[in-house]
Amino acid sequence: MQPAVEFRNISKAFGPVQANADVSFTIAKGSIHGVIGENGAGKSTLMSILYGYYHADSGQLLIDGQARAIRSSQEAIDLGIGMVHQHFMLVENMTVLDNVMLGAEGGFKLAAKRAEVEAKLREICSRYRLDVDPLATIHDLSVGAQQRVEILKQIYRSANILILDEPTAVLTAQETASLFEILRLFKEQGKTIILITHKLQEIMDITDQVTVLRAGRVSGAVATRETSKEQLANMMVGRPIEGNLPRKPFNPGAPVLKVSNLQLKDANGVQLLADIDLNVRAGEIVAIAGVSGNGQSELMEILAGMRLPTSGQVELEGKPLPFGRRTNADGLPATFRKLGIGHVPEDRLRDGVIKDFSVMQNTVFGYQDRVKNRWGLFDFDAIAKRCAHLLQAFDVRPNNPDLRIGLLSGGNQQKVVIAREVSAAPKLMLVGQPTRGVDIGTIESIHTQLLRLRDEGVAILLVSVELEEVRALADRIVVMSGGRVTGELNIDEFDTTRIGLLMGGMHKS
Ligand SMILES: Nc1ncnc2c1ncn2[C@@H]1O[C@H](COP(=O)(O)OP(=O)(O)OP(=O)(O)O)[C@@H](O)[C@H]1O
Repeated sequence: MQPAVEFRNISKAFGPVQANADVSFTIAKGSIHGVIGENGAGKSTLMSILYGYYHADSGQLLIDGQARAIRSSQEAIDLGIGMVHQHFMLVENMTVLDNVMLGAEGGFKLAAKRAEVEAKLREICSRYRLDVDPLATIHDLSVGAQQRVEILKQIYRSANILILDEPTAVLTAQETASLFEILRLFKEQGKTIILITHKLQEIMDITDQVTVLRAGRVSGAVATRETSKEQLANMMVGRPIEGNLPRKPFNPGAPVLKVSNLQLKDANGVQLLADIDLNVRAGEIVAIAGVSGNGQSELMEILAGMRLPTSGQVELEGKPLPFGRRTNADGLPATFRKLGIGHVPEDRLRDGVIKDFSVMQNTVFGYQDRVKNRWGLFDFDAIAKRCAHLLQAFDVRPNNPDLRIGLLSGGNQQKVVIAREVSAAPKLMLVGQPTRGVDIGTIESIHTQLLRLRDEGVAILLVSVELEEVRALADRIVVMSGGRVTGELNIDEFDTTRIGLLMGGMHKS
């Protein structure tokens, strides 16, 4: 085996947190190597060391057999290392071509040079079957296409080692399949891929070798063909993961949410939501299934008070929601929370947390009024006590209330958001993609929390693009396509083919 990357005894600490501890493993040239581990296990830190963002405190890094000190991303790029981040690094109002040139050339060049780069991009696109138009503007592209632009950028810069950090978290099933096609072609050309993912099926489908990290250390290394999802899960969390969670019989109560004839148009008059009718009863989980971008996000934003509908009625326990009436200085999201609507937003970084605030402050965000004493001042003792309880109960790691939340790993930020919203005892809980970027052990605990809420009589509206998640949680499934409800079925009628057809826009008969 010819090694592309060797980590030798790499350690890295952030204050008291040992993010990587004595990590040693080798990645073979021309292979697809999976790196898995729980949230906070140290995957991103290790990749950031490889990509020159962070320096290891100790240990050695070898690229193509040679010891290298990678001091910056530029040095990593010069060594042929490319990285596709979870959050794309693209300038939205520029074209694909300009984005590629901006990064690679340090500025724009003459028209002749542009034509040359464009031709080269077209050549790369056809070689790797990347469906991208170099002259398209980034903000007109789907998420999947934007990711292909990131990959194109890396290939253009002659990356031989490509790091992908949870690339499929934002992709549809079809987009994932086409990404994997590209990665296989990449491998066939002798290039090396490092894939970080929480989806064990993907590891089984596409990798050759897997390294498991646990609490910063290597806890397992196996050839993919010699392992199973169950064994990998066990290596990750140190215990077997149950397949199906137990659920109590379905016993719905009174209607809590009633949406009638809801319409939403954007500033240009484009219809984003049309004729939405929807009910959720107490003690019921209604899941909205659909390919992302079919109106689910807009619907949740309206129900959470973050966006005004164009027309239609929404009632909470028989009373119309006060759209457009700001009743206090907190703005609508806090107002709606006061009415008993909990919200776990789809994009936790944008809408769920304030990155520069502490973990403790973030456990209060949206519920400020509940933590004031009788003189109207913040009761800091109560806040600290409540936060300590939540971090413990939801297993947030590290358990440090004073840390800026932006420094927690993605999955641990999500646990804080869920802890805050679940503990607020809502009547209606809106949950968008609750387990995106979350490890399997944590998925199990988030699902358990949501089922417990349901059993306590909370009405839950879930949006998820993961059909497995829908199947695990829903009592009733509503399918959306093109801003409309295309069908509805009870969980005992669950049928992947039928849901797939409805997701593709086949209307109910
Ligand atoms: N800049 C930083 N300052 C302080 N702590 C950090 C910093 N970056 C990471 N950490 C901590 O280091 C640990 C490892 O984090 P890392 O992001 O590498 O985990 P991960 O395995 O990628 O997790 P996830 O799957 O949730 O993305 C975590 O406890 C995290 O909070």
